[in-house]
Amino acid sequence: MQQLHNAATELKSDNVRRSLPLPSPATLRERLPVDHSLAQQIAGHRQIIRNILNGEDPRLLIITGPCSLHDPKSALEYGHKLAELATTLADRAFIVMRAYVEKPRTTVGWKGMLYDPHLDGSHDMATGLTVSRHLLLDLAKLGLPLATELLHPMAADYLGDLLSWAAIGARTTESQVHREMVSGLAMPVGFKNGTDGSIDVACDAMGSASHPHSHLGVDEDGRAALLQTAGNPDTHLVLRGGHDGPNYDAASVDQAVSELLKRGQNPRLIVDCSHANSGKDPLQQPAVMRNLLAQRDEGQSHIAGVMLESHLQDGRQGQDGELAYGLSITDGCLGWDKTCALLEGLSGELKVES
Ligand SMILES: O=C[C@H](O)[C@H](O)COP(=O)(O)O
Ligand SMILES: C=C(OP(=O)(O)O)C(=O)O
Repeated sequence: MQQLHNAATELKSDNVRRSLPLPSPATLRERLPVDHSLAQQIAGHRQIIRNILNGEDPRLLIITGPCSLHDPKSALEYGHKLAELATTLADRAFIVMRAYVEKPRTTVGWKGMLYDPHLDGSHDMATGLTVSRHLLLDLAKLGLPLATELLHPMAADYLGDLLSWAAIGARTTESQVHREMVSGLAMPVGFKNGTDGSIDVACDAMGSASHPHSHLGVDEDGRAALLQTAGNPDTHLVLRGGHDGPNYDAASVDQAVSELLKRGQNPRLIVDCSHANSGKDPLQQPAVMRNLLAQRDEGQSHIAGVMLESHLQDGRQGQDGELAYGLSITDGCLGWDKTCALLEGLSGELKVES
């Protein structure tokens, strides 16, 4: 018996060096609650996004904001500006703020505010969870609908009630675990095409996530649980380009729409103006967005929304160690002045028939 116990202990001492307790999702939600009126606001925003994606609301969905949030002060400054712009454009566009606190990495790198809020590799996730939820709550209280990439399935347990839209990123769209998670989420979710540019994995993901699943997970109190989901009826495709180049052009959009129709899936999609669609040059995003609006103008009614990576300043942090205010720490962004000029400048093209 003792021998068996020793063997089990030896096997258990794998590569995990340390295990630290974290607050449960229920504890964090109780500490930083969504009150009734905010919950109603978020439910209303989710419904507007659904209506846009179903073609019942003709406005363009615009998801814009920093590649990643790393500093609550600059994120809130951006949020205040965006909330004002959103009101000005409300009759022609529905603006959602990118509020990304988790970052998928191609190999390794900073994984976002939730994982490493002090930006020093200390990975103080208890603080990361609190700071992230606090910031999302403050942004939502500005009246903004919020969007994020849900990278770790448990992040949805801590933050999901604050979100009006979520993405599954190019690196995780093929993952069964993410498809299962989406099938249990109550907000519209976009699956990005794979990093290789293939849309098949995203279409498969939409099909999978629309079905009920039974899977391993944790409950509100953080206990291991068998979760049974209902299936998410509000999934859609997000085109973000791939290794071979962009896929926002008219031919690629037509091809994606045909594939979705062939599969009997929602043909209305979102196009990311950044990532491989901008060749990772943030200043190319306005040209991509203009091209998409021209396609809409020429009758391509399936482009329901666009995504922009935008922060207070153009570009991204340099390597000298000094953090500049309002500048992205991950991918380069379009600065606020250019973002505002772009969206205000396009307001004519955004006009919807009443
Ligand atoms: O959106 C951000 C990045 O494109 C994504 O997190 C991958 O980043 P990396 O290739 O620098 O790791
Ligand atoms: C990582 C992102 O996108 P993608 O999954 O398209 O690379 C992102 O939008 O931050």
